[in-house]
Amino acid sequence: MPTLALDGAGLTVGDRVVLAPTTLTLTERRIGVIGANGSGKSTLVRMLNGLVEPSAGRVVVDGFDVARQGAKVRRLVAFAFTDPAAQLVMPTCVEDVELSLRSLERHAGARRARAMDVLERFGLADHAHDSVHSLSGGQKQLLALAGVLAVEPAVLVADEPTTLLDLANTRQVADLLFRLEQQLVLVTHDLDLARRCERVLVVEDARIRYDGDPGAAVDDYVASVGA
Ligand SMILES: Nc1ncnc2c1ncn2[C@@H]1O[C@H](COP(=O)(O)OP(=O)(O)OP(=O)(O)O)[C@@H](O)[C@H]1O
Repeated sequence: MPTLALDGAGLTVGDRVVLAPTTLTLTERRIGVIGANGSGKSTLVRMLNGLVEPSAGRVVVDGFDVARQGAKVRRLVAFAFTDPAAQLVMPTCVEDVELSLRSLERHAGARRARAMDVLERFGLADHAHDSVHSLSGGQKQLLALAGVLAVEPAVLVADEPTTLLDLANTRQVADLLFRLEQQLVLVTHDLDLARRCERVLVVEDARIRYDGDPGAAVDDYVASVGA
C-alpha cells in the first residue's frame, strides 16, 4: 500500500487552529476518520492530495511532497466528495467518465470503449447514454466514484461518500468502496463503516484524539460525546 505521511502538518488561519500540527504515517488498506462536525476531518484528508495546503509541516505521499510534486500526488490520490454533483459535469454518464480519461486515452474510440468498461464495472452500463440528472442519488455517487477511479489511482480519499444516501444506496456504495483494490481513506459519520476499517482516527477540536483499533476508536468517540 502507498505510504501517506503527515509530518507536523497543520493549518492555522488567522488565530483559528483548523488542524493542529499532526504527525502520522498511514500504510493500512482501509483507514477510517471519524469525529464531530467541524473537528477537522475534511481538512486532514484534503491535505493528502493537496486540496488543502498546510500552513505548517508537510505531507508526503509515497515519497512525493504534496506541496512541491502536486501533479504526481494527484495522479496517485483521487478524491471523492460527499455530494456527487460536485464532480458530475457532463450531460451523459459515459461522457462524464470519458472526461476523466481524457489525459490517459487520447483516441476518442478507445476512450469510449474504456469508459464503457468502467461503467460496466460499476453496474451503470445500462445508463451510459442517460442524463446524469436522471440517476438516483446512489447511482450518482457510483458514477462520481467511477469517474475518479477510472484513471486507476493508488489511493481513494472519500469524504462522507454515503452521507446523502439512504440505507440501500449506502450499502451499495459502501460495498463497492470496501471491495476496491485501492487504499481507502474514508471520512464517515457511519460508525458501522468505520468499524469495517483496519485503522481509525478520531478527530476532536482540530486534533487526533485517538488513533488505532477501529472498535476501540468508535468506543472512544461515542464515550467522548457522552452517548
Ligand atoms: N480555510 C479555513 N479558514 C477558516 N476556517 C476553516 C477553514 N477550513 C475549515 N475551517 C473551519 O475549521 C473547522 C474544521 O473544518 P473541517 O471541514 O475540516 O471539519 P469536518 O470535521 O470535516 O466537519 P464536518 O463533519 O462538518 O464535515 C470548521 O469549523 C471549518 O469551518
